[in-house]
Parts: sequence; structure tokens; C-alpha cells
Amino acid sequence: MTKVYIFAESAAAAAELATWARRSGAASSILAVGDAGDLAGAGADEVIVLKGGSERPEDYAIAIAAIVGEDAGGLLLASSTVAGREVAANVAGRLGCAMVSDASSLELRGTFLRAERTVLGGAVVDVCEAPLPCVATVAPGIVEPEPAPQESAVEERVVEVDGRIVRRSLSPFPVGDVDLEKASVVVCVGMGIDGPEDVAMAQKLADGLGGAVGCTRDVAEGRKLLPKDRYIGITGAIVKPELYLSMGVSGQLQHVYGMRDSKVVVAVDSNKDAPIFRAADYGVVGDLHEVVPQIIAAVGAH
Ligand SMILES: Cc1cc2nc3c(=O)[nH]c(=O)nc-3n(C[C@H](O)[C@H](O)[C@H](O)COP(=O)(O)OP(=O)(O)OC[C@H]3O[C@@H](n4cnc5c(N)ncnc54)[C@H](O)[C@@H]3O)c2cc1C
Repeated sequence: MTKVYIFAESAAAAAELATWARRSGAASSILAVGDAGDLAGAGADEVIVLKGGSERPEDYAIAIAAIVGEDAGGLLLASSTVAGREVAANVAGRLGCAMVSDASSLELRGTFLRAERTVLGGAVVDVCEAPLPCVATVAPGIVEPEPAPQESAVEERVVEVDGRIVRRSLSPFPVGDVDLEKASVVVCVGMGIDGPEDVAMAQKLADGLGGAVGCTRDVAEGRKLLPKDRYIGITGAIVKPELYLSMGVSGQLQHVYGMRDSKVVVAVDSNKDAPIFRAADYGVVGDLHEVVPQIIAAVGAH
């Protein structure tokens, strides 16, 4: 039976990967750094807590490689985070095995792992197979976690760490007060807007619908009309609202990648050939300054 090792940075991510392992008929071990936290409830067969005196999860790759390497057909899964990618690459290098990065779906096929990855800004799905043992990093949210069948046994191990990189400080990054990724309605502004008065118009509509305002990258990074944490896309936030409504967004692949799982998409754009209309359920071809005030009036936003 294939053994799945899960490099855990959060109980939520570990629960997704443990659910996938159970559904695939594989045994699973969560490898945690420092303490077990809530991981015993994540649904793996066991939790191994690595204790090596370093606070940097990345430094535990030596120990993780040693554990995964004991298993001839093992599979190490890590989330596609900075630490997850670093550990995965380090372990793959130490074991001399294959690594698949940013998988959006996984399937065990005998002695192979089959994975899908979305590449080229969401335009192409790359399906690949790697022989076990191997390592994969996994995009968040690809598995709906199931409740754990039982609490896992927790074992602590004192291990060797790589102490060459010294952390000098760790301070929280300032984040805005809007959690776009959890918003049920997103009103998105693109470069078709004129300026701050149009952002205010979008905010009025979002307030009326109980939602949040997002934007394209160029609006945040180029024109700096909204903070960077508000832009949606392949290098920005990934949103899945019930309603996504765009104003003056052309719908380039890099943006659409971040909103394509929205339930209902409404687009307002003056160019009838704008690609956003291909991703939209409802489209209005027109000047946003004429169309959006009518939507605001229709939904009774004041
Ligand atoms: C490596 C890379 C990564 C990227 N990552 C991202 C990303 O994560 N997210 C992202 O958003 N972008 C990203 N981009 C940028 C992306 O390619 C586009 O440039 C950007 O999304 C376009 O933004 P836009 O739709 O606001 O502007 P435009 O493409 O300029 O579109 C403006 C639209 O407004 C319409 N318009 C103009 N005036 C009006 C009006 N009065 N009323 C109605 N409509 C009007 C136009 O018809 C047009 O369709 C990335 C680019 C690269 C190269």
C-alpha cells in the first residue's frame, strides 16, 4: 500500500490531503514541526512531530527526507506555499526522486502518481505522471475535507535540522480589512474605470449587495487605486463568490484564472469583443458610467 506523507503547515490543509489519502486507499502520516496543534484531528493515521530546535519549517527537510526515504513507494505532499515548495524541492533533491509542483488534482495509479496542473495563466491543463516515490506540492482547496474517522496517534521525534539560514525577524505583513477570498459578492473594477470616483461607485454597489470591491492587477499595481491585496488573478487573490460583477475588465487569462470558479458572472464592458464576455453568464455592452448607476438603482443601493 502506498504511504502518503503530508508536510503540514495548517490543520485545514492537512485535513484536505489526509482526506485525499483515505479516498485513495493509502495510509497517511502527517509530518509536523514543533507541536501537533490540532493535527491529531486532521484525519491521518498518525502525526509525527519533528523537534529540532528550529522555528523554520524549511529546516526540517533533512528529517522529512529521511522519513519519506524509508518507504520505497512513498509520496510526500506539501501545500503550494513558500515553505511547502522549499521542503518539497529539498526532499526531492535529497531522495533523487521526481517532483510535481502546484498540482490541482492527484490520483494514485499503481506505482505512479498522476497529477493535473493548470499552466500558462489557466489556458492549459498539463496532465503528468511521476513514478513513486515522488513529491508533489498541491494547490489549496482541491479536496473537500471529510470529518476525521478517528484521532491520530501522535509521536514526537528529535531530529537533525539545517541551521544554515538564520531567521532574523518574523513580523506580520499588514493586511487590509477586506477578505476578498471569502466575499460572497465581488464587484471588480478594471482599467476601464476613470479614477477614484468609479472605485467609489463600485463600493456603493458592493455595499448594496453585501459584497467587497476587487480589481485587476493594473488597477492596484499600476494606478494604485486599490491596495495590492484586492487584485484578483493568477498572481493575486483567488475568489469564488456567488456573484462576480466586473466593470471595465477586459478578461485577460491572468485575471480570469482568479475568478473562474465564481458562481454567476456579470460583465459590463464597452467592447463587445472583450474576452470577459466568454467567461460571463450575463454581459452588458456599454459604458460603465451609464450601466452601473442603473444597476445600483435597480438593487436599491444608496
Ligand atoms: C505574468 C503576468 C501575471 C499577471 N497576473 C495578473 C493577475 O493576477 N491579475 C490581473 O488582473 N492581471 C494580471 N496580469 C495583467 C493582465 O495580463 C492584464 O493586463 C490585466 O488583467 C488587464 O486588466 P484590465 O482588464 O483592468 O485592463 P484592460 O485589459 O486594459 O481592459 C480594460 C477594459 O475596460 C473596457 N473599458 C474601457 N472604458 C470603458 C467604459 N467607459 N465602460 C466600460 N468598459 C470600458 C475596455 O473595453 C477593456 O475591455 C498579469 C500579467 C502578467 C504578464
